Amino acid sequence: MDNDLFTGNTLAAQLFAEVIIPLALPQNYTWAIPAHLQENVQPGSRVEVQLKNKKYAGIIKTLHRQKPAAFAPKEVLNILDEAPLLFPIQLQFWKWMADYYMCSEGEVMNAAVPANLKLSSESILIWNDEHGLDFSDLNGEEFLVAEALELKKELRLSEVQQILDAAHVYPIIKRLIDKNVCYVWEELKAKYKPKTETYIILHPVYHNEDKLADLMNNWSKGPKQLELLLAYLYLIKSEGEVTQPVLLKKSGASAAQLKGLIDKQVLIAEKREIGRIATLPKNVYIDFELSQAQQTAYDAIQMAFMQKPVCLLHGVTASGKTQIYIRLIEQNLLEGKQVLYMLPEIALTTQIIRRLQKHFGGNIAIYHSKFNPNERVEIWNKVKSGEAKIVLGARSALLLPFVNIGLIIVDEEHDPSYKQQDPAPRYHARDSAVYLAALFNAKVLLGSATPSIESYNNAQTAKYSLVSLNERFGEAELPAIQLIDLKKIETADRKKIMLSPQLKEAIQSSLNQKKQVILFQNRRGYSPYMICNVCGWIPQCRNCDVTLTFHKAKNKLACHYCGTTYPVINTCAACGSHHFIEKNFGTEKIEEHIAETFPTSRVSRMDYDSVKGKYDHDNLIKLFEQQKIDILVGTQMVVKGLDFEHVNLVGILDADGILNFTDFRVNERAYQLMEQVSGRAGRKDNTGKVLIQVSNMQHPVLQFVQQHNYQHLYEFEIQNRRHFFYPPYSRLIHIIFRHKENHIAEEAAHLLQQGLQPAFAANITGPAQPVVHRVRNLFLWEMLIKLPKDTAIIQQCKTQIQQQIIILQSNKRYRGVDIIPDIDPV
Ligand SMILES: Nc1ncnc2c1ncn2[C@@H]1O[C@H](COP(=O)(O)OP(=O)(O)OP(=O)(O)O)[C@@H](O)[C@H]1O
Ligand SMILES: [Zn+2]
Repeated sequence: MDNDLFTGNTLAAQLFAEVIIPLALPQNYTWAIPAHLQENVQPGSRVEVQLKNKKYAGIIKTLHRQKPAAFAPKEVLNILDEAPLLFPIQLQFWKWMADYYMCSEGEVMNAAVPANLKLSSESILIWNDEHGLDFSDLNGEEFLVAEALELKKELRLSEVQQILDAAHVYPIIKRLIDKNVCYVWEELKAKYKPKTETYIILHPVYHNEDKLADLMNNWSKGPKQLELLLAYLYLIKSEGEVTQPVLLKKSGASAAQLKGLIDKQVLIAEKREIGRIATLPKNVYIDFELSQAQQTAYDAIQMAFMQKPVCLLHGVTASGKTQIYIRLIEQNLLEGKQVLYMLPEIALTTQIIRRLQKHFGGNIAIYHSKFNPNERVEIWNKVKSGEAKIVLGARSALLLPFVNIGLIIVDEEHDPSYKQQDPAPRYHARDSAVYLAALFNAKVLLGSATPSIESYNNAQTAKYSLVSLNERFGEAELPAIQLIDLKKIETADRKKIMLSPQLKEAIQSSLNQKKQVILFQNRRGYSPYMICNVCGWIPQCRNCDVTLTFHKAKNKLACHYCGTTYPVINTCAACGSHHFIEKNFGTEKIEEHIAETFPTSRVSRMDYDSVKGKYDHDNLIKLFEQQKIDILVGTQMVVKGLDFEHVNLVGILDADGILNFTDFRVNERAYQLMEQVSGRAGRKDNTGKVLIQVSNMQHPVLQFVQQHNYQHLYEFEIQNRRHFFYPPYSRLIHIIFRHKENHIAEEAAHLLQQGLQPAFAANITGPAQPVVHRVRNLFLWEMLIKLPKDTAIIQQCKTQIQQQIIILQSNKRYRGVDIIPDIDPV
């Protein structure tokens, strides 16, 4: 027999793939590619593989011909993509991110790839109502699944497997998703409800003018319906599209009359999602000139980019940094390059979107977590094909499959929201942007009025270039800042002062001038806690070691850590007294008090509780822009880069609350918050004013804010950092241990600490319990490692941590402990 030759052939042709699966696995695994699938296979393509009885769509990282020595790899079941889903650069980026932030490439994949492109046995397919019942483009097997989906509305992948009883289920599912029959359910997005609107369209038959004339000449229905049809034809001609409410309003017809025309198949009603990325023309339209100072800064940035890839633009609030970005984007477009414009929180950036769309129209794609799975795949593909030239997004946009980035803009680079907290990868998008740009040989522009100490230090030590823009655009100057000493104000009870006479007067004066006011308080809710006036008992969360916040509108006590709510307590659990006092105040209470104090003014609130829906935030911003709100009370949300023309007064109600944190970044953060919120005042003229209510008048940060002097803040702060060996002088690794039993978490923490001895004994603080040491019924322990900025030492420490975690998890007692390393915590 020719057995030898045969075996020889297969051996020579054997091909293996290292595959990334969206799980937190300690390593990637290898599968064999069977001969019949080898033709079209490439790194970056998805393959269907089986691991421990479950199936996944994984991504091929590498292809090779070295047969693993220790085991015989299983075969890949199917290849899902003819063209790769992403490029080698992205795979390189994933690898770096996994190594640097101590997680698996699978976890990076999970963060990067839209749900629709990730399939596993657990995936749930959701019937897409928009598809409708026309199945003519489906083949037999696709039809079977589509039919079942339409009937049951959702199917688990394992159920699809049963329906088809075939070995190639994943390719079929992929095609069904491509054809918009279904999408993949995502737990976090479960609440997402697209806002839909009913559009009216003419039945295609009547696109033929003769047919339409025929219909009207031989009208057999009521005259009202003819009027309705004529109104429709007029509207569609003048407006381009017609929604049902607009049609009914403009024609004066009834819903029943419209239904009559729909039943008779003259018109068709079609539900469409609104707020989808509008298809704007792809042009570039610049209708402004840079000021002298802006032009100088722009030229300096260009020069800087010739020397170094990263440049920090330190421009005071309202200096017009955005206009400079727009010119840089324009230049990159002309060179045919893609631009990534990052913002700390996309929900907060409708203004920027509008400003950019005005100049770049349909060249812009927007990407963030509030889009539904279909939209996210759409953008993924447009970025990959290069059709999307400018991507505006929050941190996850960094993980899109760019082809040729020329520039990454990190706006408000100091913002801590750039760091992902949970789940892994716990990456800092600003720092990761610098790495990604290097892979593309691209430039990075970091912009801020209040740079992070780290970035400013990088500029001072010539790692980055620095360009400063010290004046506001146009006539405006930075607002005058006045401190109000709360200690000098008498109060009847022990309560904290919410509104000083000075601030009250200033608000009244702004209202009289028809100007607007922003009041900032860093706490949401009504009052942060209620305290028994007799014994001092404070109600606490059952699941967390946290005091509860009173929310008056909902009449509930709420835990801000786990979200649990409780009925309001009227009796003290410790002494039985009924006498509670509210300590402190949150935005809700301020809003109420302000509305009472200024009864004729229009007061609104912007915080996490008031802008839960997808469009709430946009609406609030528009109302404020249009001066339909006089006074806006808000948390951090009002701080971020918003541009309002008519605000001339900003009040910071409780500066002590900002200055009294126990964190090594407290001075930096306090300066950033106060300077940024102050920056919302007087952006278009010289009337801006800021009042800061505070007891601790001597705090040095207040003087820096008052002088708008970032330089002094930096010099003051950098000394502290050097003295206490904090970043930028060191690198931090923070490790959290989490378990339902306190002593198990504690033991695990101590064991890991001992494991890192003796090499790192001097670098470790802790283990200790954090201030809030129980959240959602899990006990927390933590440990902080401060390392010198030496790549080899840092790498050695990470490797040891990794080894210790593996050792701990091989011990049954500690297997259940979550051990979470966080690199460069913020
Ligand atoms: N060259 C220009 N021509 C016309 N308008 C400009 C120009 N530069 C800035 N502006 C206007 O000045 C205002 C402030 O600019 P912008 O919002 O870009 O400031 P910024 O530096 O980003 O401020 P912040 O750091 O507070 O976000 C905006 O309304 C902007 O449209
Ligand atoms: Zn809780």
